[in-house]
Amino acid sequence: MARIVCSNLIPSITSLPLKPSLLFQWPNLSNSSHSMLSMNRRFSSAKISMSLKAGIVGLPNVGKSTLFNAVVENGKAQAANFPFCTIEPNVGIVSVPDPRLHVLSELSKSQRAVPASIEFVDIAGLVKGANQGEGLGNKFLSHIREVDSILQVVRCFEDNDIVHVSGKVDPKSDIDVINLELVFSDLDQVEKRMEKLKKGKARDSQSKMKEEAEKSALENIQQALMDGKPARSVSLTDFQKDAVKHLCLLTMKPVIYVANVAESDLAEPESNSYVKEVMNLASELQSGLVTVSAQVEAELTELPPEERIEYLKSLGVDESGLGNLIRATYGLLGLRTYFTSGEKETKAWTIQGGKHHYACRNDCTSSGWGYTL
Ligand SMILES: Nc1ncnc2c1ncn2[C@@H]1O[C@H](COP(=O)(O)OP(=O)(O)OP(=O)(O)O)[C@@H](O)[C@H]1O
Ligand SMILES: [Mg+2]
Repeated sequence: MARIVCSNLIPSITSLPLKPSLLFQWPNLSNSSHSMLSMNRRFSSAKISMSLKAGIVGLPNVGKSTLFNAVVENGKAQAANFPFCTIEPNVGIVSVPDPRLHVLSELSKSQRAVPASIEFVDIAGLVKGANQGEGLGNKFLSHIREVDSILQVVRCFEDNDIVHVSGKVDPKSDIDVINLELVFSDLDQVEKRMEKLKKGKARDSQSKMKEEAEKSALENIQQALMDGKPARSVSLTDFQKDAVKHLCLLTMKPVIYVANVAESDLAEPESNSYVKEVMNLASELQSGLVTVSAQVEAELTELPPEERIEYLKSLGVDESGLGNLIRATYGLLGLRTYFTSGEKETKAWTIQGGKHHYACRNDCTSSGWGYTL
């Protein structure tokens, strides 16, 4: 018998044991096509999204590829001490750590446990003027357009041997450069779209309504961008959001700032003034912050598991920062996890959707119980 469990991953990581009051009977899917049909209808509003992407973005040579290699399974991006080392994006799969998967797997005596996964994309470094073609230019802004959320890596470590493209470590200036490039690129796109909309091609009343919603949203977004603010700072109705969605605006994407620190700052990152600066900016910009040392994480992947704990202890920390980074990214993407659990396997499914969505795939065709954690 398989079980289907739904949960919201981020707020409660270990909420087992299960709450019997929330148990409900799951319909028998294996023998009834009618059951399957009604299940599909019931679940149609939930988008099963196995390929949501988080883009690793930042100035050149700040540690993006080093982080990518540490975080993805078998990451082999070239990481080296020179700007523009990365040109083509590197894409890799990341498993989301979740202790509940293993608890469920043990309860069901499953043969295997399959975690949820997300995709990370390591994107070429951006420099001032990228929107005008500087550095690697516009093509690389378009790679950011394709991701669903942004991890902005900010250099917070001093090291005279590692080149900084602006000549000195300055997180505020680095963040401003990246954010302004994204703003300029969006502004360009919004203005082009507004020109097109002036022609008013909509024929029927529904398309006209959508066009009007898009126009009014774009006017507000344009104003915010001209003030140097991101598009996500504009308050829009759901209808307006939907109307501008096709533009994939860069500054509409949610952001987490990743403060990349020296190994000596891992134990107490808040005592590092660079990290404090990023922390303040992140909260001003209503974005998340995660502190990691990409260099340490890369070194950890080279060590046998038993030596990793010793190494972390020697740096004054208990665990690698990657778990936090992955969970924060998962939360940023607005993802939820549903579990199916049986003797064959316990599996964490990823879905994106609003409240109270339930997901099902053709392969969870066993009758059983479902419960919410
Ligand atoms: N926390 C850190 N402490 C010290 N050195 C680091 C740290 N993180 C990364 N580095 C070093 O910085 C250099 C640049 O790293 P990496 O190639 O990952 O940067 P990048 O952002 O991907 O650059 P590019 O934009 O050119 O592709 C490497 O030599 C790497 O070892
Ligand atoms: Mg790189």
